Amino acid sequence: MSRSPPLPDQPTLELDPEMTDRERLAALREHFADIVDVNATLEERLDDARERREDLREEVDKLERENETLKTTSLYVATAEELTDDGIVIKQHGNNQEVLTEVSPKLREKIESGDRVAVNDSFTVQTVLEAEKDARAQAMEVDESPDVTYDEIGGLEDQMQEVREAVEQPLENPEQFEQVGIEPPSGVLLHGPPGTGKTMLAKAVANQTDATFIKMAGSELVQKFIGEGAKLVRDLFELASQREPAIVFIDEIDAVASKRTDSKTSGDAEVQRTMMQLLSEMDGFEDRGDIRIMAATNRFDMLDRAILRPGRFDRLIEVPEPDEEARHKILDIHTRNMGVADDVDFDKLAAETEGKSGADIESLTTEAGMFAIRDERTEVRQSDFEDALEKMDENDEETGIVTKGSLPSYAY
Ligand SMILES: Nc1ncnc2c1ncn2[C@@H]1O[C@H](COP(=O)(O)OP(=O)(O)OP(=O)(O)O)[C@@H](O)[C@H]1O
Repeated sequence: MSRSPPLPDQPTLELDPEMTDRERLAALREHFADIVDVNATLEERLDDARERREDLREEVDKLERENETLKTTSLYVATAEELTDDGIVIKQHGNNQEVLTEVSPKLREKIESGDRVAVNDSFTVQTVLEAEKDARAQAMEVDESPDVTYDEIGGLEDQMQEVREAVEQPLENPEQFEQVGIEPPSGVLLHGPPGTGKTMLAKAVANQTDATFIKMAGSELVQKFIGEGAKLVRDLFELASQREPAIVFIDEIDAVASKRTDSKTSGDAEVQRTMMQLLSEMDGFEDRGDIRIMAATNRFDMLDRAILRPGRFDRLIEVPEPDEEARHKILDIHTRNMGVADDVDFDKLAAETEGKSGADIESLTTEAGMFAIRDERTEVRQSDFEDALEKMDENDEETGIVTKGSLPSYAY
């Protein structure tokens, strides 16, 4: 907005007692003329201000109308691909059509290529979608420094050892592999029943190596971000290369990499595209530097063997349900910060929790704590654990969820 010139000073009248009448009259006339001048200038300014107010009012009306239209019409989502002197090239989601379109100069300043934008019927860019609304942000969990450490994982000593060799060593001592002349494993696949600590293992290795942990859930790629799976996989690896060292963790990888079915529905084609993208990212992975790839599944039997070829997920680590000794350790870990009464018999509890996963045992300890709170106690007793166990088993029966360990091993 242009700044208006300063207002003229108020004219002053200085009369000297020595002045003759004629001189006074002349001075008064001059003063009067000054006042008339100032008045004229002020009136002119007032007219300008009125005019400006009118313009602004019109602008406000226009913006309000635009705002209303924006609120009432549907907008389409597109990605800004390229900013050119002639406008912005956008690619519509859904049909992938590319359009050169216009955008107001104000909005243009805020757009970077790759941003998601909302366009109207005539493709004019209306708004830039905030990062939070971006599928990328929603689909990936990015944790700069996950707080899980190896000593919080009960049992799984062999698995931890394998993960450390396959993921931690290549990140911490890459020269060791060079000297021996071998390539570290490309990808590590953790497979086993739900809630047994697969995600924990991946987080712990990220913590140990000070790597960024970037997680994406396969099921979400195909259920929540329909049509965007392949792009999100590309984004996942791009983000990892910006955040090196990084651990990419693809949970429920079976959702995007299960054996081909005969059905030709578009959903399957989409899943296939997502998987092909994942394979091509992994194949071109060698030059990617400090990024390690991990994945997890509890449907190992369903996996398309293509993802297990050398250079892809070529290190398989089974994460089984905990045995009695491991359950004991998991109980110890999850009661570390609890007030536990002397009568609590962890050996007995470890035996009684046969078939329960680490996640089940964590819920059990929380539930036992709830029983103590209900009883207005700060110490958890053996009876609280027994009650919690009983409640868990009743719930399992009601919901029909069979305790994981009793499922056939191939399906986990
Ligand atoms: N071995 C374990 N030691 C200690 N806690 C465990 C263990 N396994 C599971 N837990 C507890 O269960 C929670 C869930 O575990 P996690 O997410 O690592 O399982 P997961 O194998 O990745 O499961 P899913 O296959 O369902 O994704 C953890 O946050 C932890 O509290």
